Amino acid sequence: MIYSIALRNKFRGITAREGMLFEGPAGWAEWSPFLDYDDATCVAWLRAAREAAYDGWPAPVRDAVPVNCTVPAIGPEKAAAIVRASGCATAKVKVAELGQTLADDLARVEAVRDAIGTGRVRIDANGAWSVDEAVRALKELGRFELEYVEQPCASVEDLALVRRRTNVLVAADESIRRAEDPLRVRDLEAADIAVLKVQPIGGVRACLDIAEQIGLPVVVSSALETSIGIAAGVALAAALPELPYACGLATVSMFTAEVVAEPLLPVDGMLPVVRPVPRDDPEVQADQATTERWQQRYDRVEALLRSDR
Ligand SMILES: O=C(O)CCC(=O)c1ccccc1C(=O)O
Ligand SMILES: [Mg+2]
Repeated sequence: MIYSIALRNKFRGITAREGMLFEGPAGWAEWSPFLDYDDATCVAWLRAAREAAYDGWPAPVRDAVPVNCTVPAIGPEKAAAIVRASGCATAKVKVAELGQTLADDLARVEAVRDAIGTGRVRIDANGAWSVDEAVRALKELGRFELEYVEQPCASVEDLALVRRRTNVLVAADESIRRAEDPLRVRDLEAADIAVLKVQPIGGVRACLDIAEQIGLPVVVSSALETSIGIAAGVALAAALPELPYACGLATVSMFTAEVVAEPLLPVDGMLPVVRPVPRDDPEVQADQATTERWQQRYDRVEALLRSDR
């Protein structure tokens, strides 16, 4: 099944999400690489989906995982409302959005800090700052007691530089999931925390391998998936030997429609370890042209995956 669902707020330039859901002997799988990704990039995402459908996941060591609510680069009032509605004790705030200023970030993070009270606030710059901009922004934003900053700069070298010039802990996201060699983060001592995403890294087992080798605490995060894809992230979070931080897996509420009967939404800041199943709902089904486009994309990427092995 190919789905197409609008998002409640624009998120990193995206207003709707599309993807493929399919069932194998081990259960339902989601394959939803972003539309601007080339076929080669989509191979890891397909490995993750095939693991979900054909292999299943390693046994969980916990039956629920703590999650953060995710606050897009919106105004302070809406940001505070998202935090209050979520029931989560940790909030992740997007900062450094194109076209916005540090004053916008300060207002949003301040509103989130007020709304969450004694909870934790982390920020994600998606690599948008230079080293100097990051150091300056963290000096100002640091007054809101940040748990960590995710990907303040684009390159792993710059992450390492920022990490040496700020007291705020640094988490690596794109420097792991888009890197030729994710372990350079470890070798350059570029981060304190590793953000792992199941689809871009190529599956739950691939993430567990990186977690073991990278030697950093792990935050499992979503790639903006339906509950079917989020379940893979929950499976990873549930299988990790240690889980000291809340995970970025509470993103189903950003969608305007659901593909499953019981969506993976947090209750008291926790997601249960479950395997959801899609329900029949023509409302989320993509139109004929979109469906054909995804089927062709799947065939091309599947051929690449086979030639890779
Ligand atoms: O981590 C979260 O709270 C939500 C997931 C998220 O931010 C995200 C979702 C899709 C693509 C990129 C990112 C990101 O972490 O940068
Ligand atoms: Mg990120």
